[in-house]
Amino acid sequence: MEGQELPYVLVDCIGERLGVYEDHVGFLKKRFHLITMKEYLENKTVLSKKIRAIYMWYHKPAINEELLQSLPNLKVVASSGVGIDHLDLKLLSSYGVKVSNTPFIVSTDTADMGMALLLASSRRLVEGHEMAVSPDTEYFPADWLGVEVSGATLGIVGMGTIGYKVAERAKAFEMKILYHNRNQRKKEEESAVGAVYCKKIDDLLQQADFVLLAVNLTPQTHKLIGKRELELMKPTATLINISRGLVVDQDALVEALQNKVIKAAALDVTYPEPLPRDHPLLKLKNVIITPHIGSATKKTRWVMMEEMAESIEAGLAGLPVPREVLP
Ligand SMILES: O=C(O)[C@H](O)CO
Repeated sequence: MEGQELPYVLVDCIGERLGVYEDHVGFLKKRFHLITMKEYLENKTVLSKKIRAIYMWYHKPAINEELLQSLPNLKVVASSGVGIDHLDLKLLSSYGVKVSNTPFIVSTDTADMGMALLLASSRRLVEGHEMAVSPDTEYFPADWLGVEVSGATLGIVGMGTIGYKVAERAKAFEMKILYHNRNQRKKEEESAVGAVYCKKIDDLLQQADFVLLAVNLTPQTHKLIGKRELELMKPTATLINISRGLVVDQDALVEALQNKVIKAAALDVTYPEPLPRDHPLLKLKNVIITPHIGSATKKTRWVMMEEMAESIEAGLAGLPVPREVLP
């Protein structure tokens, strides 16, 4: 690369800062000439022809047709994470742009997050912490009953890589496992975690003490869990979402939680993200919300960054793009 100009890559910015982690910047700058969205907009005439890739960290910068039209030499979009619901793959392909993601590395951490939310909700971790640090609450042990995890039934909706990893973890917690998926898993995979297939989602919803969503967001899963589905759940059940906010009809969820149709919800994803400060979900005691941090550990995020850089370099060199997502 000595003496050669580094490829121009567009990244998002937050104010004057690059929209990526500080400790990723050095690695990326050795390989790419990073152009922030702000710099690009200020100097479009010169930069539009130079930019050859977009480093899309957590869905940003957003890509629309106007942006694609303005970047005639764009060849690759490297998107972080597994979900690609924020990308129009057909549109990108019609502009000759290849897309990659980082699906494998995020699954373990995201499954851990699912279990973390399940445990936090069932054992009232957030409420307990608030009480413990509050100077003027009196402690009555009898107030702090939670829901037992061991022996409870977990219903996993979406038994892909992440869903299956949740099942492996839940098995260690001695949970009974039901799952609903487009396709039934192989018998040996089912028996390894003791999971029972529910062809109909309704059967799972009616039996589970914890319903955990791990599906991709697609037109088929958009608002998959609405008023009807929430009403099928047990009044003692908890909904856990580690997939996408839009898999749940959020207004119906608010109503169900307010009216105790279900017991609680623990959500790593909402729509929008973050929720407006006056959103009714933020006022409910029986809800835990985290800011879409399923894969947010230092090691995983570093590997995601390396994989994205690798995909950009391969795509720009005309080589097969690792982890390419086809339209
Ligand atoms: O899909 C993922 O990996 C994360 O949820 C972020 O997009």
